[in-house]
Amino acid sequence: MVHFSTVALALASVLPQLTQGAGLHTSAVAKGKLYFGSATDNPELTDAPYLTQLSNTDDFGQITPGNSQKWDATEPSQNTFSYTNGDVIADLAAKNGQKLRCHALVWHSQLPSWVSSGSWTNATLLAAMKNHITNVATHYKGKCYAWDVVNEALNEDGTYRDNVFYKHIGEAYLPIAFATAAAADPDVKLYYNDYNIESAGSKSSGAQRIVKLVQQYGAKIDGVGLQGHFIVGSTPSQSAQTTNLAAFTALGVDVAYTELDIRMTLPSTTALLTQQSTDYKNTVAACMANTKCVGITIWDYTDKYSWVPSTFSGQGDACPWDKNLVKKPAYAGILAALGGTSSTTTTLVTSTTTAGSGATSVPLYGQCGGSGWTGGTTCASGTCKHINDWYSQCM
Ligand SMILES: O[C@@H]1[C@@H](O)[C@H](O[C@@H]2CO[C@@H](O[C@@H]3CO[C@@H](O[C@@H]4CO[C@@H](O)[C@H](O)[C@H]4O)[C@H](O)[C@H]3O)[C@H](O)[C@H]2O)OC[C@H]1O
Repeated sequence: MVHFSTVALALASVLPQLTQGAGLHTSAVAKGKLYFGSATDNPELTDAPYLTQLSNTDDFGQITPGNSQKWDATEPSQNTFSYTNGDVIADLAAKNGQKLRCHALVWHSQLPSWVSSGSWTNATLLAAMKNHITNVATHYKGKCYAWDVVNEALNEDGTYRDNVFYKHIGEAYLPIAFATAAAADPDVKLYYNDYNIESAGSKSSGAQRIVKLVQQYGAKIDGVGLQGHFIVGSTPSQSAQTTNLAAFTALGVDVAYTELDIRMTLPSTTALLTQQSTDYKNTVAACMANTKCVGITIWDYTDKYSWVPSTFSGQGDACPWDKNLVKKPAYAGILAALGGTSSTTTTLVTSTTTAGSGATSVPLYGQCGGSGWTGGTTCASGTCKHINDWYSQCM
């Protein structure tokens, strides 16, 4: 039996310590970005551990509703508007003090059939589109940091996608959509958003043409959203992305990565997860290198709720957190590009008690925040009695 003496000394031990660094959003803001964020969706919000991490503003200073502001959700039948689910996410952002990226006013997909299969003339569809934009943007007026006004208007070769709006209105639907959104909410940032425009090529040039078209029309366009739905090992290089971002910002608009995820063919391997970390790092670094790249949003943060497996058969594991909400190497890759550190070797302050014939080192209670294991008593979700508690709760 060991008897401890009452003498306790705080000594620096030789035990290695993993020091808590700043999270993704905190690190991004420290380097001049507006936010690091995540998409989310209503069904996931009943998952308490998921919600806790989503609401952790050290990592996420911005959220995007993945589905609940789309046309089929907000105007399921003509001129009948429904904001219940969208409001839940807008309210969550407000409660957490997170920016809300609003998504998406005009898109060819997830349209109710009354729009996609309606019998339209130029005038009737124009009126319906303007009515939709005006109602939805007015409802969320003052709540959104940005709106994706038009999503995915382009084919891969940079020509216009032959969607219902283009068919009946022509390319004018784009500037008219932007002008209508600006009239409804003059302060919100207005974005054109698309995928496969993250490196130079026909589609990126097409998106630049859209920016100029809206500008020439005299309507407001503030930014271009590069979705960033990538594949591990096939992600454009950092320099290709940097050059491409510069081509957009030279037009006088902001840019943002709006839906970043990097999928792989399952099952995942250590090599794939390592490559994924590098790929995330390169994209985040490209944004960091451009002062008009305002922020980065991942298309949900955990593999548990990623849209990828249901859309791309046999693929998945695209997010920086795994299905158990444990950080993957991708997290460290992102953080490194943001200029943060996830861990460092340092010394751990311990209380040393003398015990009979010898002494033993016992870590003090610790708390999240600050620069690491700080010797308090509160962790993110409970008391840290051991460095392992602290590491799992605070890192
Ligand atoms: O619950 C999900 C939502 O999460 C989902 O949100 C949309 C996901 O991304 C955006 O649209 C997709 C972008 O990727 C396209 O596929 C690309 C094809 O080319 C490839 O090279 C590239 O890697 C792929 O990403 C999809 O065809 C688009 O649908 C859109 O902005 C989000 O709203 O929507 C469906 C819900 O079930």
